[in-house]
Amino acid sequence: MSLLEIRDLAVTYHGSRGDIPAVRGVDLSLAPGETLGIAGESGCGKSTLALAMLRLLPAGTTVDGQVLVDGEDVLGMSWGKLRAVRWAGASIVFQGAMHALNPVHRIGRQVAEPILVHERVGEAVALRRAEELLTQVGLPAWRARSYPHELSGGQRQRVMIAMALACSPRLVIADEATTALDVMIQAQVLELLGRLVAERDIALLMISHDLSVLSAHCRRLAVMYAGKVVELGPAGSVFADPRHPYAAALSSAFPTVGDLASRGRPRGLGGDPPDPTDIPGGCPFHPRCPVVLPECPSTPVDLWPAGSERAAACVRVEGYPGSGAASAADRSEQPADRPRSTR
Ligand SMILES: Nc1ncnc2c1ncn2[C@@H]1O[C@H](COP(=O)(O)OP(=O)(O)OP(=O)(O)O)[C@@H](O)[C@H]1O
Repeated sequence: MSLLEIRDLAVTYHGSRGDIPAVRGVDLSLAPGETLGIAGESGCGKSTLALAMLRLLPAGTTVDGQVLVDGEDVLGMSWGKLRAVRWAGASIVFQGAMHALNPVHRIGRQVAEPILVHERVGEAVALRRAEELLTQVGLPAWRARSYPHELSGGQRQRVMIAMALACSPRLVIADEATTALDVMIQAQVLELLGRLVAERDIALLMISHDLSVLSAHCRRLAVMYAGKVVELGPAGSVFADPRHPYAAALSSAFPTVGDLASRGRPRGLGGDPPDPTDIPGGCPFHPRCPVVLPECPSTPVDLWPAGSERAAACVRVEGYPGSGAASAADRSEQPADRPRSTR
């Protein structure tokens, strides 16, 4: 059985601009110990998806679908049960640890807090466990007596990871967990997170706008656009040989050193993601798509099998239903500046 099963999840905020459909029917699953990356530009719904999974969205937000953790629907469960799931089942690491940590409490107490709340142990035991966790994330045990302002950004993010692991969850959600850190520290913290989840057989759902970071740390990748998953597959294949033109654009925006040597500077993607209150019909990516076909504005797109363990929501995927208007020649045509296949 999957550890996490998201079925047809849809989230609509109700703001001053009207209804904002931030997530529009997402299906994803994660096996125990598996790593899945979620990529996409700012505003495509990644954080909303993460918040919905643990019911952390603002009151009044409409959420439809199911989020099954170990077969139980988080969206329908009692608050008591939800509290247990939030730390022991699945925990979340956000970016911006300075704001998440309480400035007036010592680090040790904050890491011990979820242990005290969720497990029947005394304060001394919880504090000892907190010190152990700090050493596991590469901080000396004496840091338990420090306050958040005495730590660097990278150290604080390590504390957040220690907190997320405190109650031995089976799933960790890392939402842009290292984006605010400089590149060297980011690499260290990501490596640490990857090692800890692998050692403990924890499933990891990592959210980032950076496809190259995700492909280095995750086995599978989901690329989101305008509230939907538009490509899903093994990370290496999605990064190196994307099937959806949007995934291809993201991939070329985050080249590897080898890519730079062979292809020169990365090319950006023109235009902006659509306003969620006014999402284009057919494929929502069509106004920005470099390989758009005449049928794209009118053909609804959903994920369609696109190779081993792969799926993409594009009419160019072989056998895509309702895409008969495109000739075989159209389909094989690639723009000169796009080196990667979007078949
Ligand atoms: N509390 C909220 N109320 C109204 N609209 C919101 C709220 N939170 C997010 N949105 C809108 O929902 C859409 C998706 O936002 P979300 O933060 O999930 O995207 P994201 O991909 O995580 O982007 P980022 O990386 O910038 O956080 C955006 O259009 C955003 O403006």
